[in-house]
Amino acid sequence: MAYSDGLKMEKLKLYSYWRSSCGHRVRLALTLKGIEYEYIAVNLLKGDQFNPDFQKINPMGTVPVLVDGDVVISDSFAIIMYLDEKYPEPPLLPHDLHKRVLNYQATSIISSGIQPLQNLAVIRYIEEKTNAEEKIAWVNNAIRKGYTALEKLLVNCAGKYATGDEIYLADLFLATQIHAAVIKFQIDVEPYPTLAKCYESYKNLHVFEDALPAKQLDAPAPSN
Ligand SMILES: N[C@@H](CCC(=O)N[C@@H](CS)C(=O)NCC(=O)O)C(=O)O
Repeated sequence: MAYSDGLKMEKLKLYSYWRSSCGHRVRLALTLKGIEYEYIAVNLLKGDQFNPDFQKINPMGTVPVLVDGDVVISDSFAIIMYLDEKYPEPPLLPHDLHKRVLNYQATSIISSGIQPLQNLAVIRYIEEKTNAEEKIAWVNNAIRKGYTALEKLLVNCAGKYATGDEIYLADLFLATQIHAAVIKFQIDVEPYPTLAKCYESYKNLHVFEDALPAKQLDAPAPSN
């Protein structure tokens, strides 16, 4: 199917890649809200993000992209906010202003302060200009710095989840960030007790289980 077909059709479509943590955030939001959608795989390793048809819907050449009729949204935060307004239950932002701001801040640390620094294009560039060790050191530094900030931000407000005992926006970003760091970069969350406690809670949730990268249609079959 051509990427641009999504613009003409009414069904909710998610362009994503199984391993994308940004796509994973959106899948979690869709799953939590019980929204059905069509998953369209964009293979980032094979360079599908540079396909001119895909770039018509997202000139940034990144996933995820959500297409809802004529509405095309190409950023996970914008997509999740759109879904939260269109499908308000369960809400992804708490009523309490302080908690809401903590959600914005945690989300921003991950989406601006961690993920862009460990994104495929960036780490490929670093490896190309230096070497594999430098790339790993760079990723480690970005993630550990972000986790240190998140631990300090959340230590006094976390319950089972990031800002209490309900799942909110920050959890979608935190769960997927931690999962990606463990799987892709073998960076453990154990040194950050609040984050580690939240991660344990996420792992017990069915919604988390269903949205896991390894369970997506484009994920490779598990090797024995
Ligand atoms: N701010 C964007 C970032 C999107 C992004 O960086 N996506 C990554 C995957 S998690 C990507 O598509 N990378 C492709 C590349 O680096 O070529 C969002 O939150 O959706």
